[in-house]
Amino acid sequence: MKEKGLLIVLSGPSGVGKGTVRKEIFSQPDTAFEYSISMTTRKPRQGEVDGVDYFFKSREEFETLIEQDKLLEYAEFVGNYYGTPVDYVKQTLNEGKDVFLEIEVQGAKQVREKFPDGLFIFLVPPSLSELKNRIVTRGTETEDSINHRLSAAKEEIEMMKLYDYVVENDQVENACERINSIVVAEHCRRTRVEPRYLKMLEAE
Ligand SMILES: Nc1ncnc2c1ncn2[C@@H]1O[C@H](COP(=O)(O)OP(=O)(O)OP(=O)(O)O)[C@@H](O)[C@H]1O
Ligand SMILES: Nc1nc2c(ncn2[C@@H]2O[C@H](COP(=O)(O)O)[C@@H](O)[C@H]2O)c(=O)[nH]1
Repeated sequence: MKEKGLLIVLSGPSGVGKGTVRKEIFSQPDTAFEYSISMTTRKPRQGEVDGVDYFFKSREEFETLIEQDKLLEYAEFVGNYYGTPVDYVKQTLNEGKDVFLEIEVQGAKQVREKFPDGLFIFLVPPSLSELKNRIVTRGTETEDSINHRLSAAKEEIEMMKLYDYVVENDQVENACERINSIVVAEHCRRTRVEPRYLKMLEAE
């Protein structure tokens, strides 16, 4: 029977750089993870494409997905719903492929309950002032949304102790390298001792 893939969850406060790091990881030709595209009721930002960045849904459509149990997890964040499609994740893991989720902390907590063996990575900023600087410089949020996201950030950062690894996003390339190394190490750690390895010893 095929080994199941690893569920990799990247979380952290808004503006820390989760999306930037994730896009950099997925732009590398040797990346072997599958990205799970989330559902959201947030309006698309300039340049965002339905089915690429998110599946954009109305609140009514999203609530139907909740009722039909189609989401592995979901959360309301700064006035919008965000959620992970369960069928895609389960099917892809069953095919033996690693699945990468980039989600906020409430959702990550729900995933931990359902997939305790997942790999949970928390991205931290070098400082709170740098976090604010990143959200403001991104230029996508209203003042109200910036304030909401920053006040949520302090509680979110408190939750880093629930994660398997904490990675600082000082520079995007460093953060990506750290995440890739963690995944490789976790794969090695989780590898079963297969009978063929023991046979190799017998033969010598
Ligand atoms: N290491 C870094 N150094 C400097 N700027 C960065 C770094 N990583 C990301 N940024 C910038 O910070 C801003 C926020 O990044 P990004 O949108 O990826 O954050 P996020 O965690 O995905 O945010 P959200 O949770 O709100 O979606 C962007 O303008 C991005 O270019
Ligand atoms: N719980 C979930 N959180 C998600 C999901 N997809 C994205 N997110 C997180 O929401 C916030 C806000 O995102 P933004 O695109 O509006 O800036 C951010 O922390 C994302 O990581 C999801 O499926 N579930």
